[in-house]
Amino acid sequence: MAVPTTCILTDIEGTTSAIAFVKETLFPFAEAELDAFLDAHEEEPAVAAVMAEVGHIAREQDPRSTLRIWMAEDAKVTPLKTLQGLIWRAGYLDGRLKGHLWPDVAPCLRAWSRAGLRLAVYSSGSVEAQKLLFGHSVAGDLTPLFDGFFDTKVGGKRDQASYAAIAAGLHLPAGEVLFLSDVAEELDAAAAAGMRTCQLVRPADGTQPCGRHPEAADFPGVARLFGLPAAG
Ligand SMILES: CSCCC(=O)C(=O)COP(=O)(O)O
Ligand SMILES: [Mg+2]
Repeated sequence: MAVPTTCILTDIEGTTSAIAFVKETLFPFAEAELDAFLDAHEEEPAVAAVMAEVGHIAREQDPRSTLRIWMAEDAKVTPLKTLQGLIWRAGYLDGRLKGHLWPDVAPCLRAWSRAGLRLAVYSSGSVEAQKLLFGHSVAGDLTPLFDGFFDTKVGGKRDQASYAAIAAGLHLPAGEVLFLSDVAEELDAAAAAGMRTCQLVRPADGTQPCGRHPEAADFPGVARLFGLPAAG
């Protein structure tokens, strides 16, 4: 008998949310606020811990310059992602930021959750950043729908071991988890760990299909392909 899908694990950038929102709104916001944020909060334990980690990785290089280099490279380095989350928090709380979601996403997430499917997130953005985006989203606070949030602390998104660790963290066999992402190498790693996979090929994001995984243009397309409940 076929193993049922009991959990949807979703990426954010290029999957639930526009690549442009991350690259043209979130990243420039963090870059513009970096110095003022560090000047104001550098002594706080959470920020001091991040800066110590940056210093440890960067060695002789000035930590602020290192952060700027990582930002320019879109490096998925855990201390940078943690710091970006801390900087975005103020923007979400005072209304300067609102988490973008494609219009098809929230209705499907709600329908899947109502039908008893578990929902989880795996993004390079920190868990705090994930909760902020879904908590202050254009479709309202969606955080109660999710029972798992995973970031690069579990491992890199192109590493098979990360997906095995996530399945273990969810107390599920990997085969019951369907991973949604726009990035082929992430899907390859998830499939190697035994997860089901679907590539989101959103025309508005200009995503190219890789041809190695089932493809959908949006979340209703995912529902059709995998026999999941439809929204509405
Ligand atoms: C939590 S939103 C910010 C996403 C982010 O920082 C990023 O680097 C994109 O990562 P993803 O794994 O969602 O593609
Ligand atoms: Mg992505």
